[in-house]
Amino acid sequence: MEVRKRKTKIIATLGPSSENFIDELLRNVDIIRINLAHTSSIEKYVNMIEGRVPILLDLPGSKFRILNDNIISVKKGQRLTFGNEIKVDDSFYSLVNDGDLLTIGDGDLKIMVNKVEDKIIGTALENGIIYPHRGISLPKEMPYGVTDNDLRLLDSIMRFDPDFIGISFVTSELDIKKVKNVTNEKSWIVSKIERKESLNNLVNIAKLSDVLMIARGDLGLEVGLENIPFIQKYIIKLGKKTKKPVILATQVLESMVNSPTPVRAEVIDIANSISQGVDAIMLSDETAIGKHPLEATQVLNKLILGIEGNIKIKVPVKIGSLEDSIYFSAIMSLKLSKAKALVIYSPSGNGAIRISKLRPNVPIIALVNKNIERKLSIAFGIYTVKIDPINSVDELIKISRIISIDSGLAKKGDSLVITAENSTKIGKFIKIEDIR
Ligand SMILES: Nc1ncnc2c1ncn2[C@@H]1O[C@H](COP(=O)(O)OP(=O)(O)OP(=O)(O)O)[C@@H](O)[C@H]1O
Ligand SMILES: CC(=O)C(=O)O
Repeated sequence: MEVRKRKTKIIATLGPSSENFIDELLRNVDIIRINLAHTSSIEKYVNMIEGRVPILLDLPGSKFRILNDNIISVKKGQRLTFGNEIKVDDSFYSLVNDGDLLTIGDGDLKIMVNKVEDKIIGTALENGIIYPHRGISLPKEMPYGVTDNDLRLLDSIMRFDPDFIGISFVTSELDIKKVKNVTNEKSWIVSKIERKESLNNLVNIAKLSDVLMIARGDLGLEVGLENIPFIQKYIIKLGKKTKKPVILATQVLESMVNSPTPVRAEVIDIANSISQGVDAIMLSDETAIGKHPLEATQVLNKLILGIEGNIKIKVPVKIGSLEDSIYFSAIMSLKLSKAKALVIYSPSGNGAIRISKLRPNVPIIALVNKNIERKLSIAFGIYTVKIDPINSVDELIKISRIISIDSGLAKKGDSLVITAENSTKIGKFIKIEDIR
C-alpha cells in the first residue's frame, strides 16, 4: 500500500498525449479513465495499465460526435458544410433546423445554421478548432440515458474487469439498473450528472450509484454556465448525505491544454471544490490531448497538497446515528492525540466513506473486503488493505499496528486511532493506540 501525502484523489483520462508516458502518469494519479467515446484501443490501454491502478471505463451515451479524424481550424464568419467537410452521424441531419445554434465540444465553438436542404450549411460565430470526435450539441432535447450501443459496448468490455463504469447522461434509476444487469455489481457505477432531467431525479440516482460525477462540460451546455456552481454544491452535499464519493470533472486545468502553467481562476476553483468536499478530481483534455499532460498531473498534485493544508474538519450539523457519533469521536480524538493515521475495519466500505466525508487530516487506512479494495480508494483520504474477517479487538489492534508501521505511516512513540464499522463482530469500538 503506497500512501500519498495528498488526500483528494486524481483521475486522468488516457489519450494520444499521455499514452506514451504511462509510467510517469501513474506516478502522479490514482485512477485512469478511458473515454469509450474516443477510444477503439481499449485493450491496448488496459494492457498498458497492467492493473497497476483502478480503471474507469466511461460509456459514450447518446451524444452526436464529429466523425472527422482531422483537426479543422475555423475562422469567425466561415461557412461550413455538414456532410461535406464536417461529418456527423446520418441521423443528426434530420434533427437540425434553419436558425439552430450548434455547439461544438463543451462550448468551444458555436455555429449558426443558415440553410437546411439536403445539406446543412452553417456559419462559425467565432474562431475555433474542431478536434476529431468532439461532441456536437443541438438546442433541442436529445434521447437521454443509457443507449443500446452503451449496453452492447458494456457487454464487450466486462472481460477487462473494470473497477468503475461511467454512465453518461444518466437520467433515472432505470439507467443504472440496466447497467447493473450487465455488470452484476462487479464494477462500481459512476453516474455522470450532466443533464437537466437527472437533476430532478438526483436523490434516487445517488442512492443507486456508487459514485457521482459533476460532469461540468455537458452540464454547462444544458443548464447554463451561471448555474453550475450551485449544482456543484448541491451534488457534493448530496454525496455527503448519501455517503457516495463525488468526482469533480471538466476544465479543471483547461488552460494547461496549451500552457505549461494554470491560470489563477483554475487554482481557486480547485481550492473551492476541495473545501466543499469533492473526493476526486478528473483531468480530461489536459491529459488526453493536451500539450502538457504530465505537467498537468504534477501541478494538480502540488495544488491539492497545498490546498489541503488549509482544510478544516467538517463538524456535522447533526449527528444522525450512534455509528456516526463513533466516527465523529474518532475524528476529534485524532486532533487531540495527534495520531498519525486512522484505521477502520470496514469490510463493506460504508464506514470508511462515512469517516472520509468528515475530512480527517490524516490518512484513513480501511481494512476491507477483497471486492472493494481497489474501488474504495477513489474516496478522499482512503487507502485500502484487503483483509480476511477479523474476529477480535486484539486482532484488529495488532493488524492496525503492523500495517501502519509497515506502510511508514507510524513508528514507535506515535499514536493511531482505531475504529470499526458497526456491522462487524468487533461491535461499537474506538481505541487510541500508542505504539510502544
Ligand atoms: N482516447 C482519446 N483519443 C483521442 N481524443 C481523446 C481521447 N480521449 C479524450 N479525447 C479528447 O479529449 C476531449 C476531452 O475529453 P473528454 O473525455 O472530456 O471528452 P468529452 O467528449 O468532452 O466527454 P464525454 O464523452 O464524457 O462527453 C475530447 O473531446 C476528445 O477530443
Ligand atoms: C466529463 C463529461 O462528460 C462532461 O463534463 O461533460
